[in-house]
Amino acid sequence: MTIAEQSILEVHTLARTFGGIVAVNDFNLSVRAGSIHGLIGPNGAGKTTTFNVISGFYAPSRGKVVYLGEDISGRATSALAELGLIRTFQGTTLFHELSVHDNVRLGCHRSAKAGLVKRILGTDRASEEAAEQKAHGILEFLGLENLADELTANLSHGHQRALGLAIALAADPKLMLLDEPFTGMNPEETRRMIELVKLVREEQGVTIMLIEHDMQAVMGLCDAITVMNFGTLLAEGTPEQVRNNPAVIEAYLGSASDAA
Ligand SMILES: Nc1ncnc2c1ncn2[C@@H]1O[C@H](COP(=O)(O)OP(=O)(O)OP(=O)(O)O)[C@@H](O)[C@H]1O
Repeated sequence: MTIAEQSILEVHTLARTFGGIVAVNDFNLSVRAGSIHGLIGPNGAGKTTTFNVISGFYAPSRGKVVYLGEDISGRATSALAELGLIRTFQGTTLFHELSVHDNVRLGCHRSAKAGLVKRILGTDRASEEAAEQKAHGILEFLGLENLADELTANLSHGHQRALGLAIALAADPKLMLLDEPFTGMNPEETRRMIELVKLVREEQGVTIMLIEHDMQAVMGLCDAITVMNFGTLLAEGTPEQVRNNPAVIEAYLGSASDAA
């Protein structure tokens, strides 16, 4: 079996409860290495909770998460980031008062293995220069180099989300979890972001998993889709299979009209 046919991530009989609320229950998932994998479902289906458990923000109540063949259930977000499991957020966490380049450079620093004291004091010149170059390379790779000196606060929404992707790349991801990457984007911004996500997978070999409500984007971008409903697995397959699955159609029609 080649790497590309193996799963990079597996979720086994996962459950997560909050008091009496069962957000995720008996949920199974497998993500193939090198794929772009969508996680969809009506509002409240349990998608965000699943992302939070996979990325270490919540411990599972039951079940386990296996990443690169290792049980990582309950490990801290920072430990998972060091293993290349990186999550982005709907509301991007950018330093608006800094330039685009400085945001990416800081991301490169955070991921560097230099000692904490050196990083705080900035005395490690070699790592400083390496971070500079790496940030420059990432911006160039994503076609954002012309924005390098721009103040982040001045960026359009689409460019801010692209910068979020650049910062995630600075952490040397193997698996990137994108939380609604197209939210609030106009069609042109969505089209460009789709191209960037494809580029990251194709050129950097990063596996990508995303939660997204924009069905057109999900169907056009993903190789595989998992559908959740009421905290559990409803359907999975190719976009074509999922689109034509009667249970999926029923779940969406049965939920509010604004559901994904
Ligand atoms: N921290 C929490 N405390 C209590 N209940 C929670 C918490 N997080 C999620 N839930 C509940 O768990 C269920 C699943 O929520 P979740 O956010 O995972 O769904 P979702 O599929 O991401 O929804 P959406 O598409 O609306 O973002 C919901 O009923 C939600 O209210």
